[in-house]
Amino acid sequence: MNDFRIGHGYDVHRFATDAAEGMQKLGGVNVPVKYPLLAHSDGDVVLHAIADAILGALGKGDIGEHFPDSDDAWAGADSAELLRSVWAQAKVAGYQLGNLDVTIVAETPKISPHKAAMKDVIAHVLGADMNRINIKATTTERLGFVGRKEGIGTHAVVLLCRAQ
Ligand SMILES: Nc1ccn([C@@H]2O[C@H](COP(=O)(O)O)[C@@H](O)[C@H]2O)c(=O)n1
Ligand SMILES: C[C@@]1(CO)OP(=O)(O)OP(=O)(O)OC[C@H]1O
Repeated sequence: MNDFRIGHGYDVHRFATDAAEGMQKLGGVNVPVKYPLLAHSDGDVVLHAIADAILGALGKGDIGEHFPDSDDAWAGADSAELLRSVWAQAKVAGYQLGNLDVTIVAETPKISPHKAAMKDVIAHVLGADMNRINIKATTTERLGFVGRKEGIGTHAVVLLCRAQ
């Protein structure tokens, strides 16, 4: 008999429109952007949503509880390290990744050229096969805050399983 746990994560970060063009970590990958994302950490909205989905599946709250943005320890933090720390909790509890499905909601930047690299990083952090991870991207057809290029959102759904 297997024990299955499902979790959903959602995160949004706004573009720092007063900052210079440069690189933004998304899904653990450096992606060229017109504006970086405003955040306490490196602002990797994709990895934050994944971490929240895993915490949801484990019934362990959200990343803000584990890595408060009032704590200088997480200022400029590498979100891959935050995800690694969250995943360690899943491993200790005996869970493996069933599958992970991610939807990045962004008018810009174009995500498709970076999907394979993102999957590679995420699979590595989660110690999982790449075929258990899917990354999608969509615009909002110029509607809403994403459509106005004010920020990026990401949804993540995860299934964890362990033998009982
Ligand atoms: N930031 C994005 C947004 C979308 N894509 C890719 O384009 C396809 C079409 O997007 P729609 O919003 O018109 O559905 C989408 O399926 C993605 O493959 C992207 O790479 N980056
Ligand atoms: C990642 C953390 C780290 O302090 O801060 P931010 O990078 O601001 O990201 P957010 O998703 O707003 O909050 C979660 C925090 O844990």
